[in-house]
Amino acid sequence: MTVLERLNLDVEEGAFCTIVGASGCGKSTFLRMLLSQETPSRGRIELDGAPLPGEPTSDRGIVFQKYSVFPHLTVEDNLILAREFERSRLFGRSFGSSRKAARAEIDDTLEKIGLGSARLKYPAQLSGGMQQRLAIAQALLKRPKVLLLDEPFGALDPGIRADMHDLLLGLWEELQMTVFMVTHDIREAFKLGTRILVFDKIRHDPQAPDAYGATITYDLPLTRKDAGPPPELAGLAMNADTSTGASA
Ligand SMILES: Nc1ncnc2c1ncn2[C@@H]1O[C@H](COP(=O)(O)OP(=O)(O)OP(=O)(O)O)[C@@H](O)[C@H]1O
Repeated sequence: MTVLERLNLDVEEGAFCTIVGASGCGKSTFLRMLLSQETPSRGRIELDGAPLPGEPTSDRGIVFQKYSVFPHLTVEDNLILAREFERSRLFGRSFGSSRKAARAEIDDTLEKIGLGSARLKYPAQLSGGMQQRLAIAQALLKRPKVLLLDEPFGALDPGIRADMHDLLLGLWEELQMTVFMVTHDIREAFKLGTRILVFDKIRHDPQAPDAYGATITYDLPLTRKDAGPPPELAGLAMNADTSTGASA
């Protein structure tokens, strides 16, 4: 089965790419390829001019719509564990190596993410927005150059979403990450992105529905923050909204 085909793009460091497209057209697969959880059957992906490592590494962090944190650990302990796990993966054994350094880094991350007052709470005591903050904090502890977000705010109320947008844009500016974010919300895509990638399947063979994959049909720079889609993409906005309904 071909999920994606003929992708050819060059993303500048520090870009905020938003990704939209119909349900099932391969957006999550694209993120998984950027994370090295999936390997393209043809072609190559490079990061800073070198082939992408064959497995997920700390230069890339990911946040999903629903993130499974350890329910029996507090916010703080979830972060300590995530950090220790990351360090031990990178440097071999380092558990307990520098409690002080760990504490300072976690304090800093909790502060950045606005979870300082919830550090001793358990995930079940957190709102959806706070749980996603925790998920983002865990991804940030890797100090990723590339942050991958798969519908991270899809389950949140609109008011909370707006707060999360401010938080994310602040982190993106401060940490100078390159971001790829899948969303079903076209307004969110235009508000947050510096570039929008639209995935669509344009080649169809009725005899062999799986023969062709989706590709990037629009790849547009975005300059007007908070502006809606331009008139030529009004139809696209409708399609994207439709797909939201279909997948809900
Ligand atoms: N592990 C898997 N094994 C087999 N097929 C898969 C697997 N994961 C995804 N697919 C298929 O690959 C295609 C693309 O899936 P993907 O999840 O990337 O789409 P998507 O655009 O992210 O969808 P959505 O917007 O609904 O999340 C789908 O047809 C899906 O059925």
